[in-house]
This record gives sequence, structure tokens and C-alpha cells, in this order.
Amino acid sequence: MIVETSDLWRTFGGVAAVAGVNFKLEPGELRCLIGSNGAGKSTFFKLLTGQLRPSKGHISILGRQTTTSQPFEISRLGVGIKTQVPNLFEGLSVRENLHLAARRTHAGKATRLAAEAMLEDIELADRAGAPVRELSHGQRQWVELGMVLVSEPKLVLLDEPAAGMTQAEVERTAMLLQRMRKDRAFIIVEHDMHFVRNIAERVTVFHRGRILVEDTMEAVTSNTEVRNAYLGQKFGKSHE
Ligand SMILES: Nc1ncnc2c1ncn2[C@@H]1O[C@H](COP(=O)(O)OP(=O)(O)OP(=O)(O)O)[C@@H](O)[C@H]1O
Repeated sequence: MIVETSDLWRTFGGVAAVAGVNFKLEPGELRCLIGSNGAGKSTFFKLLTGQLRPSKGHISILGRQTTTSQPFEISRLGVGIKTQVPNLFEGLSVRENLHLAARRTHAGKATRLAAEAMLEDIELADRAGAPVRELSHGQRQWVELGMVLVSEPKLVLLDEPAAGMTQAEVERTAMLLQRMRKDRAFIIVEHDMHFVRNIAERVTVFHRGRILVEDTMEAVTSNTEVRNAYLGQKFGKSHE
């Protein structure tokens, strides 16, 4: 297993944000985590990335026990993490941002080659010299994705990569991610159903801190329990 959690809990005061989650991710899988507001997705994500400690239970990532690991230790295992907090060097160019990220895992000439290849992959070669602060929201997200992927992670954890994007940007993000799949495993927390439909194979639906169902997007969309949990709001719309 690439990721495995057993009886994972996280409580805040009296609230169980994550309540006994048994989750498994196999090599090469791309899994989207969905669920209504407050379902526990972000808390679960933060438990995986080491931003939060579990109240109970175990986590293993890439064969290591990471239950009490710090984010930097998890990242060193070969895990690429994109949180909702921007992680860009605003005054530096797109190329410089990618170069700095590539330096974490590449040396010498290979660093430049990896950064240049990623510029092409994210289709921003024509903006290579532009300071990141001058880019559109979508372009900034793609630079961040590039920064995560240029270090060749074995597992990629993304928290709402399509948030705030236009429909065209969402589609392009899905396409870029497909291109950068290779044999990597992904866990993606996402609200945007248009994006999830575009990219997901299997989805995990969270509800009240638990896994309600895990299945293909088609099966999940027509699942009555899931529809009720969402109050029928999400599945008819592209954007939330
Ligand atoms: N730091 C915290 N302190 C107290 N309660 C928290 C904290 N973080 C999350 N919670 C609570 O835990 C529950 C799950 O929240 P979480 O943010 O994980 O849900 P979510 O599925 O990610 O929701 P959203 O889609 O709105 O981001 C909610 O009831 C939330 O209020």
C-alpha cells in the first residue's frame, strides 16, 4: 500500500472531525476525496501530511509509520504536498520557482533540465521569465503543481487544486495532471465536481468524519446515500 490508515481519529474538543477512518491507496491510484462542508476531508488530509497529529489510530505512507511524523519528514519520504496556502516566491520568475523546487531532489545540470521540462509540462514556457506575482490565479496554481511534481514524488497530496478556477482553468488543470500522472499515486481533496469527473477513477466520500462510500464517480453520483449526504446540492453543478 502507498497509504494506509487504521482506525484514524482526530477530535477537536467534543467534535470528532475524523472518526475511525480505514483508508487504503494502492500504487498508481489517483483518488479524489469528496464530501460536504465539515465532512472531515481537510482534517484527514492534514493528518496525512503531518500538519495535525491523530488523537488515535495509525498512518503508514510508502511503507513507513508516519503517525507522529512532522511534515518535513513525510515530504522526505518522497511525498509532494500542495496545501491551500500558496507556497510561491512571488518576486521570482516561473523558471526560478521551478528551479528552486527542482534543487531539492536534483543536482547540477539535471536541476535545470528538470525545471525546463516542467515548464513545458505546465505549458508556461512563454511566461518563464515573468515574476510569479504577475500571473493569473490558474497559472499560479500550475506553477505550484509544477513545483510539487518537479521533485519526482512517489505520492502527491493535493488540497483543492481547482479552487477558485474558471471552468476552462479547471479543465486545463485536469489535463495537466493527467499528463503528469506517470506511475505516481495521488490523493486529491476537491469540491469541484466538474474537475473530479474529469480526473477521478475512484472517489472516497467523507461524511461526518467517516468514509461513507468508495467507488467509481458514476456509482457514487447515483448513490442515494451520497445524494442525501450532499442534500442533492453538488452533483448537478459544475462549480461550487
Ligand atoms: N482546528 C479546528 N478546531 C476545531 N474544530 C475543527 C478544526 N478543524 C476542523 N474542525 C471541525 O472538524 C469538522 C471537520 O472539518 P474539516 O475542515 O476537516 O471538513 P472538510 O470536509 O474539509 O470541510 P470543507 O469542505 O468545508 O473544507 C468540522 O466540524 C470542523 O468545524
